[in-house]
Amino acid sequence: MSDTSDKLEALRQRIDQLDSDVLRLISERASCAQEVARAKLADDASAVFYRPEREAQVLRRIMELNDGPLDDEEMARLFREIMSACLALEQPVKVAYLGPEGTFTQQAALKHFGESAVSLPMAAIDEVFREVEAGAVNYGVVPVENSTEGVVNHTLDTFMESSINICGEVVLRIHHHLLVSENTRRDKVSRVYSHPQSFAQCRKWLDAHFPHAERVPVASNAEAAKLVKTEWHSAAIAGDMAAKLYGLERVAEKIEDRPDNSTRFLIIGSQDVPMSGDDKTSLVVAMRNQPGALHDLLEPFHRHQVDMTRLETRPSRTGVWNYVFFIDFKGHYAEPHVAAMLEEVRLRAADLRVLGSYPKGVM
Ligand SMILES: O=C(O)C(=O)C[C@]1(C(=O)O)C=C[C@@H](O)C=C1
Repeated sequence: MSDTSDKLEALRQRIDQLDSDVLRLISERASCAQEVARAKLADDASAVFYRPEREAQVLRRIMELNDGPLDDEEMARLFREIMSACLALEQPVKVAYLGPEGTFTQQAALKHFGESAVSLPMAAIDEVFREVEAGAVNYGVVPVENSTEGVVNHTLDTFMESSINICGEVVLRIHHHLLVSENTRRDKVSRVYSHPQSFAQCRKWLDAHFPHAERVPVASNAEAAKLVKTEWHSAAIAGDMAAKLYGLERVAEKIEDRPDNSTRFLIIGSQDVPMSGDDKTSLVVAMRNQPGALHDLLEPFHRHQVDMTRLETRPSRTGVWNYVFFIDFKGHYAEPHVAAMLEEVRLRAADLRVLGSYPKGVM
């Protein structure tokens, strides 16, 4: 045998040994999770098994401990799947997302809950809320803002009519590809299908490369991918999941105009999430229609040194010219300085609802 094959043989033996160790340790961890489940049940027959704050702490700790050669995100992704499988042993988690299959929202659901979660596509954002409210699923995943295109108004508006909480957030880097079926050649593309937001995110690239192609907006990127599967001379703008699901070819990859294009999704549920150590809170506040109302709302944030990360205004659905504010800030409602600030804002507001405190997105 050559030196190289001797070396390969030795390395593979070492890998086999390490795999046995990893296998034993993962099984030990899974048994521990089963014990955790028994302890939770002994304490409370209707115990909640999924613990977003604990999951965030586990993943943050792994990323801190990691010294490579795998990068932090990759390592967190592996542990995400281990935890997902452990949670499924305790109780399989059911998640509704804005479908159809192959959307970025499904990708976000998988990134957050891992592959062991059961995910169910819904046709509209309000349907995701309804399924969670009815208890048909444990959690829901809906898009809330894109770094290029801004807020998803429909999601914010639905919170006004719902008592659902926010239990988490997940941020996804959005990469769009130009996809065709195997029968279509790049120089023959005369029509492009996509979701209006995706067209907006790839406008400059399309103007430069396909200025004469007709742009046809459809309900989702996955819908666009499905259409071109059976249509010649047409292309879809969609992401990895849709490309894989419909077996499409990539004419061009990562065609989004901004390389940092990302979308934030919310995890909704009925759970109240304890502090994780790095949390955010979302609020909806209605102010009285009078001069200085916005100043009155913002002043306690400044005085208590609470860092606001987002402020959105939406027309209230209850009266003409009345507005409500959606506010995100750093911190958990149970932290004393946050609680004090919230109490002051509550006294000044016509109405205030804490939509939830939840761990800042980890991966
Ligand atoms: O710590 C817990 O409460 C567990 O149930 C264990 C565990 C894990 O595998 O680490 C599993 C599921 C929870 O969502 C959080 C963590």
